[in-house]
Amino acid sequence: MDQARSRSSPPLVSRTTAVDEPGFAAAFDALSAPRTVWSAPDDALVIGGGAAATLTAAGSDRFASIREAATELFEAGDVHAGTEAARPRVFGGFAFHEGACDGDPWGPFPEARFVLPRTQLTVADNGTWLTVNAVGADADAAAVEDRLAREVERFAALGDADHGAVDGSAARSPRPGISESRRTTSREAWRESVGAAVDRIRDGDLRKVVLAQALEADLAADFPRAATLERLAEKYPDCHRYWFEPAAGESAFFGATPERLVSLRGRTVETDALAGTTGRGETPTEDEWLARELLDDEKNVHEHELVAETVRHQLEPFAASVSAGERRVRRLATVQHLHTPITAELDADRHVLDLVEALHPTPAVGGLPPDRALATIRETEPFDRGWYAAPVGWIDAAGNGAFAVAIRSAVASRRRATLFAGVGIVSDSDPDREWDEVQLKYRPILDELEADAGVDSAD
Ligand SMILES: C=C(O[C@H]1C=CC=C(C(=O)O)[C@@H]1O)C(=O)O
Repeated sequence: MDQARSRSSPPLVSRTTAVDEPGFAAAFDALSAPRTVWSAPDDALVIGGGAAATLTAAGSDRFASIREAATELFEAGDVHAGTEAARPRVFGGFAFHEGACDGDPWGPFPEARFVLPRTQLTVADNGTWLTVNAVGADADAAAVEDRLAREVERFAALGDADHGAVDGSAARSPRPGISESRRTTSREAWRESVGAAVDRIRDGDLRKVVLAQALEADLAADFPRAATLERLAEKYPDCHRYWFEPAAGESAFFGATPERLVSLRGRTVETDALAGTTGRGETPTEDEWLARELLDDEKNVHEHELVAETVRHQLEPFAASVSAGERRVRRLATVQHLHTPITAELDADRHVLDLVEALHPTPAVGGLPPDRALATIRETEPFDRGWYAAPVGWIDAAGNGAFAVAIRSAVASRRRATLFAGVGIVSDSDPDREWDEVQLKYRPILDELEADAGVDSAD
């Protein structure tokens, strides 16, 4: 088992200053690899470039190892941040399970990897901030301040957001188009796997399992990284959007997920149960009809309640109180989901990774009982999940953080993308309907790859 390690060692120096907001694409392109993008509906947009420190880990203790490495990294900091969101945070993610990164396209991805960006742009409610971080031998306050001054000049030369692409006003790279695509799972194999899972559920051996597929697409043109992220931001403003580049090579893991795993600020925990799916209607009336049908559908409500119940139950050992809101429908651009917001107050100070480890994988992406569901996933799926459906997010010096479940995601390199999508299987799941639901869940990413997905109205 690997131990987490920081490639450089503390102390950490961090300097931040307010800047004008540059266009998203210009800022993204101006930053060097490995790049990080993190954006949550209730949080700042962060675009990071380079790595002042990299924490990696593998194996079953990867959560604890990253927690220790982050604590060590943040132990001694000389930090001047203009705003909370620009304080040093490490951004990254975990593999779904041990060994999940063994095969393609996960080669460059460790089982856990977090980066403290060397240069970071933070677009917060109270302004836009440029931060320069340094750790170890580079961590000299005067040198960091000099570098910040140079970065401020470099970013000022990029132009501001009003003349950039962040508001969709600049010319953008078109969608690349797909020249060829391959499924990991044939319809026949899918029917068999779902049928076998349903049999096991009816026999009482399992209660629920989430089975996924992957779709590999060869791109007809270079993958337009910044333009894809901008379009996802416009179409999925209420989702967590993320982009992680491993240190070497040109691949990135990215997506726009509606599912928060957990956020912790102080002792306040927020999480979501999200499971149970239907499509979007052609008209507002049809949308409403589908939403009502979803709320009343026994199979979907059961699938959802297993998640809500488990999340509440998993939080209880940590919490002084746990409360769940009303079950409702969450409407996204391509699908509608059953959603229950859940909040808790902790009984003691905790690190966000304690909660991440306790909650992952929720039955929205794993199943019940967890061990049997995980074994079924490993035996059934003919591909490696890697970081798909696993926790991605950030951690700060206080042990606060926010993590999302990395669904509606893909790994993309210059000319290839591998997409992932899964569905919850319960006792009355129908393989063909579940197949259709997988195709629907590919849409957020597929729409950005297919050349004929519609004219980019922003151009
Ligand atoms: C596993 C995925 O979705 C989960 C989240 C929301 C709804 C789900 C469902 O209805 O099956 C899944 O549990 C995915 O999008 O790959």
